[in-house]
Amino acid sequence: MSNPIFLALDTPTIEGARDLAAKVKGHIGGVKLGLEFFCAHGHHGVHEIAALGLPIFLDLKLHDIPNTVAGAMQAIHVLEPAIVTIHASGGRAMMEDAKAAAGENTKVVAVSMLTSLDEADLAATGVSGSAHDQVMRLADLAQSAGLDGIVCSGHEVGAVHKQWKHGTFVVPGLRPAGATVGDQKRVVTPRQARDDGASVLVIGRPIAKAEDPLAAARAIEATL
Ligand SMILES: O=C(O)c1cc(=O)[nH]c(=O)n1[C@@H]1O[C@H](COP(=O)(O)O)[C@@H](O)[C@H]1O
Repeated sequence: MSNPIFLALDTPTIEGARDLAAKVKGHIGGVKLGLEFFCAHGHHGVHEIAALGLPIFLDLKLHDIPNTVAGAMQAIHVLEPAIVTIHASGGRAMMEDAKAAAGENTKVVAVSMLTSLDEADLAATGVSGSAHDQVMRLADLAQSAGLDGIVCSGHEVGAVHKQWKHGTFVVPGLRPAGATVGDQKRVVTPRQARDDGASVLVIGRPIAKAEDPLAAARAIEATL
């Protein structure tokens, strides 16, 4: 089985991203480049990191009108990322058009409810009900729009997996037991997420900010 860990390279420098990825390369299955890195370095930065030979997850969390999102997908087509994120709350038409514009080998996955939010945050945005119901509703919409999978927390992945058998289930908000939680609110351990059906484990600070990132990556891998 391939390694499900995608290391989040949340840094504004190419050197920082490359050094970290190179250090832990043998213990991860891919790297995730997000808004911080992409806003700083764009296509050039992606090419630099892709040279390490690891699959690239381009986490752009696109959310706009369908025409604009489809145009953005076309603009990143040439980078051939393994995975790209869009927001499920952008609606069905946006997701359909994003998927149609994506490359054949790119999985388009929908972010449901960010792992940094809890139910009080959800209520503050005008959405009543539980995190579970909100994730299930958006997973249903993403699946019917023809997407490849969904991003959700480890609290919901088991239920989503039951409803959507062959999707790609991306789970961030992961913390090894006892690790600093920071801004995340819906958190589980990497092992728990894996046991509940996650196919991609997104891990950033527990490796990147560890005193010894290589030892941290090894230790997390050993729990899976
Ligand atoms: O799409 C994501 O990857 C994502 C979705 C989500 O709901 N929560 C979330 O934390 N993420 C990303 O996952 C990573 C988590 O980083 P750490 O909390 O440092 O492990 C960050 O790069 C976030 O941008």
